[in-house]
Amino acid sequence: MNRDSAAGSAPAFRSGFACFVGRPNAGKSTLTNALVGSKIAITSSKPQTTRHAIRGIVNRPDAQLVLIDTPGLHRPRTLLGERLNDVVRDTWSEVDVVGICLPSNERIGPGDKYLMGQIAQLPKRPKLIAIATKEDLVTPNRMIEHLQAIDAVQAELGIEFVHIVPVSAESGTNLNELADLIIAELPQGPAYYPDGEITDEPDETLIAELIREAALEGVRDELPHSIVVTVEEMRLREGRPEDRPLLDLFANLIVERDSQKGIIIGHKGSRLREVGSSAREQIRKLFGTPVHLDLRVKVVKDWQRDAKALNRLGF
Ligand SMILES: Nc1nc2c(ncn2[C@@H]2O[C@H](COP(=O)(O)OP(=O)(O)OP(=O)(O)O)[C@@H](O)[C@H]2O)c(=O)[nH]1
Repeated sequence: MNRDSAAGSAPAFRSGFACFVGRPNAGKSTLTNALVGSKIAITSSKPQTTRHAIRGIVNRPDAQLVLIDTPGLHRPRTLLGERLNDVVRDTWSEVDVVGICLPSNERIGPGDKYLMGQIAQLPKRPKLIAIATKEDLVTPNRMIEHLQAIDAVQAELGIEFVHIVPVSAESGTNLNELADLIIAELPQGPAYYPDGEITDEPDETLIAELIREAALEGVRDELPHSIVVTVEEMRLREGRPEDRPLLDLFANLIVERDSQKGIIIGHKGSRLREVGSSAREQIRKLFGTPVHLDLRVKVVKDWQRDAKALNRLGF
């Protein structure tokens, strides 16, 4: 449409930032991925998988929505825990919209209320949208009950939702509608990132997250929180034909104790091989290039409690 001849009627371009918050496992990362349409943030059935503020970008002809994926806020037990909570609060104060994820298959509990209470105390409060996640897991009756409980929580905690939306990242229910509602709350302004870009995370971070995700498959207890991955080097193999490139990757999988190293490596290295081949496949999908992955397991004693180690590992 010609903006000059139709003064006032052309839709203004909107752009801005949103993040999803919620207790661990509420479905934040899966929702971010589903909205962006590509695997950016890693997901897993283990709580507290996400450690970085990863951005995914939703591009529309009339809008750009930048999604920030934050770790789940929880009561800190380690120095890492405290730093993660700082990341979360910093993010809240920077975004235009916060989507509060409340899984439909679980009742609103003290953890959810703690989190919403924290949001209620922010000096500059973003627009809030309540998202009833995992809609596919519940009956319509249970959903109604859940939506009523969400509605009631507003008065109880002194917060106000501009919308309450049931969504399933799994089946796709209401995903576009949710994006529309978030975008409608964004200020007018030009795009922050070039069209076509879906994340501004460095490749190394995405790769490290994919390897960590592969390593998390099937591990239990405290081990998930003890794993961190660093990508030491990444380069295209020289001397390959142009139509058959190969990406050489050198990465470290870091754990906190020798006993954990044994678990990760497995009997005669069998687990580590599985982790490597599953990570290679995911990285190949993301970059479209076959990968040679050199993965070493290292022990950095109690890195979650060690300020120097945390700094070195980029937290
Ligand atoms: N059935 C169903 N499962 C879902 C849906 N969304 C997420 N899940 C599952 O719920 C689990 C947690 O999802 P995540 O997206 O990792 O949750 P998160 O809130 O980012 O978790 P943290 O990173 O620990 O804070 C995973 O096993 C997902 O597959 C959904 O819409 N439907």
